[in-house]
Amino acid sequence: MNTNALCAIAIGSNLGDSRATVKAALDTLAATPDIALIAQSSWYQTAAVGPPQPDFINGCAVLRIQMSPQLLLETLLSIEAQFGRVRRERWGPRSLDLDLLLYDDLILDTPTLQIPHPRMRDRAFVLVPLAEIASNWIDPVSGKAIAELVQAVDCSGVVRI
Ligand SMILES: Nc1ncnc2c1ncn2[C@@H]1O[C@H](COP(=O)(O)OP(=O)(O)OP(=O)(O)O)[C@@H](O)[C@H]1O
Ligand SMILES: Nc1nc2c(c(=O)[nH]1)N=C(CO)CN2
Repeated sequence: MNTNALCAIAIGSNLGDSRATVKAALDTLAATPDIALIAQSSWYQTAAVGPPQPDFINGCAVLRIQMSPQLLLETLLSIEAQFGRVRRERWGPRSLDLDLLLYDDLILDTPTLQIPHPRMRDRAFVLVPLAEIASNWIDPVSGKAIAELVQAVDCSGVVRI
């Protein structure tokens, strides 16, 4: 197991005080043992993808971590729970969503964890902030850099705040 990995995560919220929540969640992550914050994107207001619901606040971060992908996922889920995440409908509103996007150049496909995140290539709300901080990172599934992937999506609903 690589115990010194670079990973990228996505942060989102559209319930409650979303701006405060995403910032506090990132502070919490950065203060976690075995996690170092390497880069963070700007925050964006983004039109919701999926069922009609309020706009999201989204951003991305690059972390250097000394933990397995599974342990990182557990850490992300526990921070979501800390910030009041209650799982209801799929793709519905949420106080905090933390997704693991990339972990070095690892490809992983298990029932509970898929890396790269399988829907990240379609999501302007992920690719726009990610391109700010990781434009040269190659998605190991498509073989394309984030800078190239972001050019293929409609970014009109993604506004920097
Ligand atoms: N790369 C990943 N990052 C985060 N969760 C993942 C990942 N791959 C698989 N999962 C699984 O997805 C489960 C459900 O995630 P979640 O409820 O956040 O989905 P969602 O946000 O509604 O939809 P989406 O996955 O499209 O963002 C998690 O409990 C986790 O086991
Ligand atoms: N704009 C936007 N839309 C979404 C988001 C999100 O973070 N931002 N997350 C979803 C489920 O993960 C579904 N739809």
